[in-house]
This record gives sequence, C-alpha cells and structure tokens, in this order.
Amino acid sequence: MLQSVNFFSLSFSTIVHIHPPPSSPARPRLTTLVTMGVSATVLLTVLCLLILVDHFAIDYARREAQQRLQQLSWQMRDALDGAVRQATGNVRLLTALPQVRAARPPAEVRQALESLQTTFPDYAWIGLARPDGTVHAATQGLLEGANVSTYDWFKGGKDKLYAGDFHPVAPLGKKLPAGAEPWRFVDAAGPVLDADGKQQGVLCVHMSWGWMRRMARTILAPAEQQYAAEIFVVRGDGTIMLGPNGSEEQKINSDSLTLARGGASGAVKESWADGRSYLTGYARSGHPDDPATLSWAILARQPEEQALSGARALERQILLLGAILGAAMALAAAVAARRLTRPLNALSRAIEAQLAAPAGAPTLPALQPVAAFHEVQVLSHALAEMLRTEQIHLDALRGLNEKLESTVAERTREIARKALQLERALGQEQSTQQLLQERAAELRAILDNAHDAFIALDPGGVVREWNRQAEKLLGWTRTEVIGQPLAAMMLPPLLRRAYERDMRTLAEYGDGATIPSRRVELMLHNRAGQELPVECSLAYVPRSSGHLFIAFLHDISERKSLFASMEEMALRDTLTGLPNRRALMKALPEALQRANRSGQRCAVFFLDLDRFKQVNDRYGHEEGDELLRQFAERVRGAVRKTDTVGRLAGDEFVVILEMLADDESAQEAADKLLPALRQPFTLKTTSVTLSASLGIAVHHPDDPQDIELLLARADRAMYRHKQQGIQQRARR
Ligand SMILES: Nc1nc2c(ncn2[C@@H]2O[C@H](COP(=O)(O)OP(=O)(O)OP(=O)(O)O)[C@@H](O)[C@H]2O)c(=O)[nH]1
Repeated sequence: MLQSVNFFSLSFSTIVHIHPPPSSPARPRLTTLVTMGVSATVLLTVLCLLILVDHFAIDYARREAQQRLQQLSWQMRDALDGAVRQATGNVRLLTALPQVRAARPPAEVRQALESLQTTFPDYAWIGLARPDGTVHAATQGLLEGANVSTYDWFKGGKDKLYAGDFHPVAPLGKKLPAGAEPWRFVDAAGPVLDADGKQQGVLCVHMSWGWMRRMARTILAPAEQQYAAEIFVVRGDGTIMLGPNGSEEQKINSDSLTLARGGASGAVKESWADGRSYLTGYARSGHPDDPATLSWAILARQPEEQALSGARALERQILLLGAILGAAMALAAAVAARRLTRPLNALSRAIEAQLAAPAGAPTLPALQPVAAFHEVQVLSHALAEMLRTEQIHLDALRGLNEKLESTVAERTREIARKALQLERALGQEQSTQQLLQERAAELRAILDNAHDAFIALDPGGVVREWNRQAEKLLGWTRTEVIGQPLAAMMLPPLLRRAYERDMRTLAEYGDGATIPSRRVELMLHNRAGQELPVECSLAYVPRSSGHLFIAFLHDISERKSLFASMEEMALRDTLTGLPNRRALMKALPEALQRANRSGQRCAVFFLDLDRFKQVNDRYGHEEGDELLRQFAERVRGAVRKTDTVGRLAGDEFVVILEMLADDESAQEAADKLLPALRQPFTLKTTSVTLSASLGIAVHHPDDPQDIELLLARADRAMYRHKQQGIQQRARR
C-alpha cells in the first residue's frame, strides 16, 4: 500500500515538470539536408541522363550502324546480282547472234565475241563450244579446238542459262597473261540454238574475279573510310571469296552467315572468330533454285566499339558535363541553403537554448524574434508567444504542483497512518480470529464433554447446536438434528403449544432480550418416545446473525426417583413401614374429598395400645419395637386393603376406612379388629397379650372437611374407650 502511494507521488511529480530535450541522436541540419538533397538530385539527373543516353543514344547508334551495314550488304548483293545478270544477259545476246547460231567459221564468230570483250574488259574469255564440247571459237583463239565437255559451264549451259561459281581455271589461267594474283572466274553460259531450235553449242563467258574486287572496293571505299566497314562474300561452302586481307579462301561460320544462307537479310550483333564483337549486315545474292544466278552470302561487318564510338563519346561528355554541373549546383545549393537556413538556424539555436534550460528553472530564457523572411518572422513570433504562454502556464503549473505535492504528501502521510492502523487492526483481527477459533474449539470441547446436554435453537425452532451429551440423552445424532425443527417434537403436548405460542410472539415482536434466563424442569420425549425429566437452563443470546435460544438439559431422572423415595421415606414410619403422621395428614383430606365426591361415609379409627409402657419397661425397647411391628401388621391384616393404616406416634395408630355404606359399618370393622388385637404377640424372648383402645369418628359426605376435628373426635372416643377399659380392669 505504501509503495503504491510513493509511486503515485513520483508519477505526479514527473508529469508537472517540463519535458527535457529529446534524448534521440542529433538530427542533421537543414543546410546539410538541402545541400545533400540538391547534390543527390543533380546526381540522380546525371544518372538518368546517362541511362537515357545509354538506352537511346547507344541503341540508336547501334541501329544506325546496323542499318548502314545492312544497306552495304544490300548494295554489294545488288551489284553482284547485277553483274551476273549482265553476264547472262550478254550470253543471251551472243547466242542470238546469227553467226553464233549458224556456227559460222571461227574467225567470224571470234570477231563477234571479241567485240563484246572490248565492251566488257572483265570478260577474260568468251568462247563457243560445239555440242560435242570442242571449242569452236574463242576470244584471242584461246582453247579453240580444246574439249570442254567435262566443264561445269558446258554441262550447266547446255539446256538453259547458267551461272558458274567462282573457280580457278587452270588451263585457261596459264594461257592468260599473269597478273598480281591467280586467275579466278565466274562463268555465265547458255545454249546456242539454230532457227529450228536445234542445239548448235554452248556459249560461255569467263568473268575475271577482278571486277568483283573492284566493285567491292567501289562500294566499300566510303564505308571503310567513315566507319571501318568490311565486306565478305562467302560461297555456299562457307569459304570466303572476297574479304579483307588474309581472310580469303578461309572458312567462316557465324549467325549472320546462317541467316543469309536462309535467304534473310538484316543486321545482327555477334562475336567473330577473333573474339571481338561486330555489328554485321547480311544478305544473299541470287537464288539457289535459279541456275542463272549465283547464291552467295554477303556480310558487311563493323566492330561494335567503332559503331558506338560516337555515342560513347557523347556519354563521356554528358558525364563530364553532369559532374561539373552537379558540383556547381551543389555548391550553389549549399550557399543558398546556408543563406536560407540562417534565420532558421538562429531560431533553432534559440529553441535549443530553451530546451537546454534546467527542468526546475523558475523562468524560461526569452526567445528573441529573428529578423528574416516572412515565414521565419511569423514562426519566431509564434514561438515567442508560445513560450510566453508556456511561462505563464509553467508558473501556474508550478504553483499547482507545489500545492498538489503538499496535498499528496499530506495524503501520503495520512494513508500511511491509516495503513499502519489497518495493519494493526488486521493483526488484531487475525489474533482475534485465532482467539475466536481457539475459543470455539474450546467451547466445542467443553460442550462435547459437558455433563449436560446442550441445544441451541434459532427463532424458528431450528436446531443449530447439539452436543454429544444431547445425542446420548435424547437419542438423535448431531447430524440428524442440525438444521431440523426438532425442538417441538421433544416437548410434551402441553408445553409444545406454549412453546409454539412463545415462538410466534417472538417472531412477531422480535425482542427475545426481554425473555429472562430461567431454569425450569421439563418432561421431554426422547427419540424412543420415552418421557425424560430434565432440568432446563434457558437463555436468550442476541446475535447479529440471528438470535439463539440456548438450553442446557440436565437429566434429573435419578434426582426425581431419589426425591420420590425420600418423600416416600418422609411419609413412612420407619419402624412399622406404615404411613406416618405426615402421610396420614395428607391422606386424610384426600379420603374426605373422595367421600364427599362419592357420597359415602368414611371413618377414622384412633388406636392406642393399653399399658404398652410396661412392655418396654419389662422386656426392653427392642421387644417393644417388635410388638409395635406385629401390632401394625395385625391391624393392617384386619382391615380392607383399600383402607389406610398409619402410625401416628408411639403406640398410637390411625385407620382410615373408606367406602362405608353407613355408620354401623365402621363399628363392624372395629368389632372385627379389636378381637384380633387381643391375641398374644410372640416376641423374641416372650409372648405378650394386651389390648388396645379404639375410638371411631365417622365423616359424612356433607360434613365439613376438617381433619383436626375428625381426629379429635376419634381421639376423644378412643380416650373414652380406654377409660372404660381401665374401669373394667379396676372392677375386676
Ligand atoms: N418400645 C417402644 N416404645 C415406645 C415407642 N414410642 C413410644 N414408646 C413408649 O410407649 C409408651 C407410651 O406411653 P403411654 O401410652 O403413656 O403408656 P401406656 O403404658 O400405654 O399407657 P396407657 O396408654 O394409658 O395405657 C412410652 O413408655 C414410650 O416410651 C417406640 O417406638 N418403641
């Protein structure tokens, strides 16, 4: 409890203090942020530019180069196709000449052939072979008479126009004037038919390979100069027919070659055997299915670095310019940021000074307005106003804090005091509880070991407590009766009604305190239904949880029987066992009442032994006692059982006779008694004979019930009888 109070006090104290500056790591300043931001923006822009250049310029340059190379390959293809077409066209023209068709004398034919050779100096040899393969006529008479029937051009040109692929022709080459390189030819041949369509021979044109090289140089010269392009003309078996120095007659294999052979044209980027990357334009000349054409692959290549060198140079320039521009802009941004953030920094320092002020400082340092551009001025004025307001609130809060702290301290002390009291009270409560438990245990032990039965009832008559002695006394076990309204069952009917009435009254008025504690004797019924005399000590116990009636029941059966025997003894003559005077004084009124009620008479005999003293004197008191006992027995035997015989005192006896029909009945009883008494009494040492005097007093139903008077009358009658006896003995 005390800990929670202190915690509350601490928390409150924390709340009312001004918050300290944040403990998070220092943030970068605005100047730094602006400079870094501008620099980053410039850097980003340059990077984007570079990416764009790389993406567009490089790509554009590559595509441009590829287009150029493709066009180059097309130019070369068109030139080749044109040359072959021209050659086959010339063959067709020659075969249409009459002197050729008619196979006129060789000189005439030769003239026509040489005429054409003059026009086309690259036609190294033009000849007409007869159907059997013998050369009929040829330019400069070369190979005339030679058999060329095994030559490809002869076989190919027999039926249709034929273009023969690049090949060296050894026999002809040896006859032609030697040049810088061996003779190589491309053939164009066609059938020579007469007017009837009958074959007259085959005409062939050997085109020197030199025209091809010249043509390539013409086409390639500008490209070679501008962008170092190279052209390859490749035969169907992959052998380079025409190419840069050292590459001819070598085999190549590349993607562009495969594509060109397939008839496609275009440009690709690929690596060549030298390991370098090239952009290659490709195309195919002629058509494989047309024997009048030559199907070659034309490849025009350029090193990629060469093709992209312009774009790369542009890229470097942009990078350099970007770096210079970025540095300049970062510098400008830093200067501008410093200028722009100067008032903000001043404001920030002022706020930091505020935050650095100690938590308990009575006043906050004043914030000086910053003269700068509009926004900062507004901000500084707003902050100054906020600080002024905060100072006011701080003062008010501090006052409130002090007041609250003193109140809290007072409350804390009070709570601590109360807690201490409560602690003590709890301690006492615990010890009281323990004491109560001990007391309850003691009480339980006392009750269980008490000699008396203990019963507690609530106002509804329900049993709430029942000790061991009650179990023994009344027969019900504790578990059987607790919670049961058994009290009424134990009471006899008369008492039960009174008990129920009292309970109802109590329930109605509810004040049992007025019931005095008392001790009463009751006759209860036990579980077997037997009557049980008990002495009951009753008490009323008011309680907050419901009042109780408690009762201690003491078994008084023994006491009752003792009292009864004592009472019996008190009413009995110890010598004779007859009712004594007290018993007679009690029995006599009852007999008179019965006589009155029955309307019959009753009589009283007063008997007195005559001269009894002499027996005592002569034989002793013991013999006198024996005589009195035998006398009593004899009187008892001489009257009716319903009559009462009692010893009044000494040798005086009284007999009460009831249910007498008349006065004579009493006399008759006396007459019957007296003779019996005159018989001798045998004592221990002697035998004695004596007489007794008897007086009769009869009570009639209407007589007053006066026993003294009745006894007095009987006594007087007895006295008279005794006197008569004395007189009679005296006369004798
Ligand atoms: N043995 C004995 N004697 C008793 C007892 N009570 C009284 N007596 C005696 O009885 C005698 C009675 O006395 P009295 O009636 O005057 O003497 P009595 O000899 O009978 O005289 P009368 O009645 O006039 O004939 C006394 O001597 C008593 O001492 C008793 O309990 N036992």
